[in-house]
Amino acid sequence: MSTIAAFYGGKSILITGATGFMGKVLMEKLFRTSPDLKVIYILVRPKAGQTLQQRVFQILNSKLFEKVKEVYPNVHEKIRAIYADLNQNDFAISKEDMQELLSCTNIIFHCAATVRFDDTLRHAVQLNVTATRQLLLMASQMTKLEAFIHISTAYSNCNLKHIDEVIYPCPVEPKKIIDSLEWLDDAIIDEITPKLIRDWPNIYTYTKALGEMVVQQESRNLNIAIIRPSIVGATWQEPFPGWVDNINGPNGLIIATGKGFLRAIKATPMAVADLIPVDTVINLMLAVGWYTAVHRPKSTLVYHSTSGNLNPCNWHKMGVQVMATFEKIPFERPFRRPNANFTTNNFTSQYWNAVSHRAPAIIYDCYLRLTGRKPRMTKLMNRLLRTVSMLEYFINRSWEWSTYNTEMLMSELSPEDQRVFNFDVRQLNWLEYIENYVLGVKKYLLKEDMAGIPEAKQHLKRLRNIHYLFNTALFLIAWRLLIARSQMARNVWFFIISFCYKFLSYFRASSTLKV
Ligand SMILES: CCCCCCCCCCCCCCCCCCCC(=O)SCCNC(=O)CCNC(=O)[C@H](O)C(C)(C)COP(=O)(O)OP(=O)(O)OC[C@H]1O[C@@H](n2cnc3c(N)ncnc32)[C@H](O)[C@@H]1OP(=O)(O)O
Ligand SMILES: NC(=O)C1=CN([C@@H]2O[C@H](COP(=O)(O)OP(=O)(O)OC[C@H]3O[C@@H](n4cnc5c(N)ncnc54)[C@H](OP(=O)(O)O)[C@@H]3O)[C@@H](O)[C@H]2O)C=CC1
Repeated sequence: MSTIAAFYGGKSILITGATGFMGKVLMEKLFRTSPDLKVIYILVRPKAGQTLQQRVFQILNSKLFEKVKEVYPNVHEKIRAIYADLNQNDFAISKEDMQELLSCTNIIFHCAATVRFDDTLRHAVQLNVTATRQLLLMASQMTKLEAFIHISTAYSNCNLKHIDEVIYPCPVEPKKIIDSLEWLDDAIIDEITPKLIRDWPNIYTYTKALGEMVVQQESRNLNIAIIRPSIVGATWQEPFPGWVDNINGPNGLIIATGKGFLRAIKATPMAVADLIPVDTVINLMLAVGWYTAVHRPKSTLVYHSTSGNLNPCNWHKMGVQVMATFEKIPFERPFRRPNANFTTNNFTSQYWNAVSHRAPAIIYDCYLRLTGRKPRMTKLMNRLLRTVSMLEYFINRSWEWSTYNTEMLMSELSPEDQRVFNFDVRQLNWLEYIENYVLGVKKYLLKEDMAGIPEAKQHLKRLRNIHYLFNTALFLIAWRLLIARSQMARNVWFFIISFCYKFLSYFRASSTLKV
């Protein structure tokens, strides 16, 4: 019997961000391995016209929960969705709900955050810093709380090259920033943001660093741990390989590449691609929850959930395998044939953007206009290139994350727990993982049917022919223009023609002789 699975039996677990990518995988694993847990409280807000209950049902009716529901059809009875908005005072939780949370919660997993790189400082601080402080305050009043697990990111200190499992101080006190945002107006905040975030690449990573400092400062006598995952990708093994459900991180780029919109990128091929499967992160989170509650370490431990120093992969290897998968399992109706050009040079990158991205978009929009339709490709391309430019920081650098605490925890687990809650990334086969990842994007994000693969391959052949035809036409036009303008080009042209003529004459003469 798994000690960790048994630990969660009978427990009341509070999850923030349960409707997000990681939150869903966390709930699924908890129900599958510890079906006798008492209740999972989730803090949810209504969204896109859906009530809390509708949101919960949509999650439980997704493919991710199929395995759990086969065994426990009434799993919804163990989820208690609590109305909450983390942007509001006291999270706008009702008095009764708050009372229940304060008196019953045993474990907290704090996953909620804004993960947008371009959020406003005000909103990102509210969610990633102030809400964390508020949750810690709530936690300190919880009479049965055993552990508080805070999810940060491995990039919270990406202004450093070597990152240890410690909390680094930020140049400005979080409290000072929270206080000043209360009275500064938005225009001034926009002006001072670059000065505040200094060498952090975006507001997201900066506010996650502030969030960690708040955890350290407000920890009181709570049992707290921080988990720092790197780039969280599709599931590796559980509940099945390749599950993804949003367009964040690599997912959007895989779609854009497979659909032929993105054909070149500014990336350092040998830089470490520090991807980590979401199920690996969740297994670590559950193991940390158990360890923190049972062993009660004296200080707040930080755990890195990264792959780079244990089983490194680089962007070149990843790009090659992504392309190899597109050959085998193409996406339906791509705009152009998929291609992956990596360049580290600014000039070459600008060139590819003009020739390979913007020009085809403009040509396609002209075609749409001529056929009486609304042009849309240039707008889409601009948006895609903006997204790519925001991700470039992460694909042109390598970081070293130490993993002493994560490895220590691995050695503390029984063989059964190491199997059930496997977070040993050394066992990951990258080629297999990436293939399943791309397949997962096709099936679960794009909702494409595997039966459409022969048609998709036909479409790729047509695109290849169009590509050859287009290039030949372009070459002939360019050559014709050159001949009209340059004596030298004309001389070369006549030389080639006369050479071909002589060669043909010789060939004809020798074949006549043989007869
Ligand atoms: C050519 C060679 C390629 C080779 C391929 C090999 C693959 C290489 C992969 C490399 C990947 C590198 C990734 C590095 C990432 C580093 C991550 C650091 C770790 C973290 O902790 S971050 C957590 C992850 N966070 C993110 O990834 C957030 C990044 N995204 C953003 O900040 C914003 O989305 C962005 C980029 C600013 C774009 O904003 P915007 O243009 O405003 O677009 P929208 O966000 O509004 O969305 C457009 C469109 O999509 C819909 N959408 C948005 N989010 C989702 C979602 N989660 N699920 C489904 N759909 C979503 C949205 O509704 C919009 O649709 P419309 O219909 O309204 O247009
Ligand atoms: N994905 C990644 O690559 C990485 C993620 N992380 C960290 O992991 C954690 C989870 O990330 P991930 O699952 O990918 O993120 P998602 O964006 O998928 O999920 C964010 C969650 O936060 C909730 N949330 C946001 N704002 C509010 C609010 N005002 N009130 C209540 N809930 C709110 C969202 O709810 P709603 O559905 O209502 O919007 C959603 O459930 C985050 O802390 C992130 O920083 C760290 C490293 C990498």
